[in-house]
Amino acid sequence: MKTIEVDGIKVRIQIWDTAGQERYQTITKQYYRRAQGIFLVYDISSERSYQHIVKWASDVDEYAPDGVQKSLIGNKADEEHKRQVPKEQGLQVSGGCCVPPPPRGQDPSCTPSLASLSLSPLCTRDPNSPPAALPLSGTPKPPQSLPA
Ligand SMILES: Nc1nc2c(ncn2[C@@H]2O[C@H](COP(=O)(O)OP(=O)(O)OP(=O)(O)O)[C@@H](O)[C@H]2O)c(=O)[nH]1
Repeated sequence: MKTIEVDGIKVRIQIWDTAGQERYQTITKQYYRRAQGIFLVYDISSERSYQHIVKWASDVDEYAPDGVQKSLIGNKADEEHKRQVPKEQGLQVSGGCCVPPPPRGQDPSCTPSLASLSLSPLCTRDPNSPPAALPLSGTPKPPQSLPA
């Protein structure tokens, strides 16, 4: 649980890290029901973890509330030399949003806090307004410009 300020509004965020293992899936799905935002995280050094995103996204479509904000995150971006999933591939599905990796030498555990900042503004939006990010299902958009 953490309180942060977004555009002058204090927002209290509660983040649940659900288990990835198959045997916990019955429990995991129960967390989707009341979620206002969902991070789908894959490991950029594992093509397999990226392929699993399709399954996670379909679970979210099935169990999470309609219109829930979704954000795709390529984790371990500090390990660029081990990358198996091209950046463009992740950007295509996410609609072009890119959270930079932590600076070299910095604890990678700071990544989730950067991620939460990227999602929380979406959660404070009017739920009737169109989502800022591309839904993970549907036709991928061409990648937008990459940060330098
Ligand atoms: N280099 C680097 N390592 C990371 C990063 N994020 C997590 N790790 C490491 O990756 C390993 C797996 O992390 P977990 O948080 O257990 O992964 P998980 O997907 O939550 O695992 P399950 O919940 O069991 O599915 C750990 O050794 C972490 O320290 C990152 O951004 N960079």
